Amino acid sequence: MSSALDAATASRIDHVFFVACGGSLSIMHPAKFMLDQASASLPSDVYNAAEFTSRKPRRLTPQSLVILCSMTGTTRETVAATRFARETGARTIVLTTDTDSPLAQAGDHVVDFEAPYTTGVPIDAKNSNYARLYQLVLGLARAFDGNTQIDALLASLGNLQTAIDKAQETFAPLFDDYAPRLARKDVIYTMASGASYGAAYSFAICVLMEMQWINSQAIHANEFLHGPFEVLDEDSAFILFKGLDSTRALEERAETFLTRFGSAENIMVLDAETLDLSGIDPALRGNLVPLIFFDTLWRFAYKIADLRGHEMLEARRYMKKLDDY
Ligand SMILES: N[C@@H]1[C@@H](O)[C@H](O)[C@@H](COP(=O)(O)O)O[C@@H]1O
Repeated sequence: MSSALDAATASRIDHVFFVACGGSLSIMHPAKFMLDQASASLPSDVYNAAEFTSRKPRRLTPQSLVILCSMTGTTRETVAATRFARETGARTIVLTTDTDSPLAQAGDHVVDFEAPYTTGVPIDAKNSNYARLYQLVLGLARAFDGNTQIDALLASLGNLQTAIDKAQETFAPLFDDYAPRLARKDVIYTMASGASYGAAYSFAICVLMEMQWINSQAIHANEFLHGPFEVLDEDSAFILFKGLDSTRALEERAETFLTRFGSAENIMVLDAETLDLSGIDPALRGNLVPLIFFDTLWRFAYKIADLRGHEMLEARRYMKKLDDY
C-alpha cells in the first residue's frame, strides 16, 4: 500500500480515474465522494471499465492516476482498461484479492485486499476493498492537499469490525421483520445518496438481481423525486439507506415521500443514526457507514435466499457458468 502510494505520488498527478465493473465498480462511487470532499486539487471520474476503454477520455494523460479494482483479478474489461491506461502513460494502481491474477500482472502497483466471498473465511473490515481504497484516497489527499485525516481513518478502520458486529445485532430484529415480506416481492428498489449510493447499487445489481433474480434498481434518493416516484404505491418495496454523510437530508426527504404514499411494512429503512459507532471518527462516519450497510445487508440477503429457496452464490445461470460472452 505505502509503496503504491509513494510511487503514485512521486510526481504531480492532475486527475484520478476510478475504474471497475459490477460490485468492484460500486466502491468507486464512495471513493470519489471521499476524494471530492478531501481534496481541492484532484478532480476524479468513475467509469465502468469497458466504457472507459471505449470512450477514451481525452483527459487521460501521463499525469493521470488510474485506480482499478477486480476482486478476482480476472474481469476481462478491467484488465483491458488497465492495459489501455498504461498505454497512454498513465500510472495505475490495481486492487485485487489475487496478486498473481491477470489484473495484478497488468498494473503498475498492486494493493491486495481480503473478501469473505472468495474464501468463505470471515475477514476484518479493515482489510476490505473499501478500506484499502479509502486509504489510497486519503493518502493522495495528504500528498497533494495536506489533508491530515489518514491517521483518523486508520484508527477508525481498526474499530470498524466491532461496529459492524454491533450493527448486525441492532438490525437483526428489522431483518427478521422485513425478510418474510420482501422475500415475496418481484421488485425491490434500493435507494441512497452520497457515500452510500455505491452500496445501494451493489445490493441491487449483485445481490438482488444476480444472486436472487429479484428485479431491482438503485435509485438515487433525489433522482427518485424526478420520475421514479410515479411507481410508488402501497405494494412497492424499497430498501432505503440513511447514512451520515453530508447528503443525509436527501435520503430523509425521500423517506418522507416514501412513507407518505407507500406502506411502511414494505419500506425497510437502515438508519445509521441507530448504530453504535464508538471508535469511528465522527468526521469519517459518513464514509464508513456504507461498509456497515452492505455487510449487514449481506446477512439479510441470506435470510431472503433461505425463504425463497434460492441459493445465494450457486443458483446463478450465467455468471461464472459461461465465458463465451
Ligand atoms: N456481481 C459480480 C460482482 O460481485 C463482481 O464484483 C463483478 C466484477 O468482478 P471482479 O470484482 O472480480 O472484477 O462482477 C459482477 O458484477
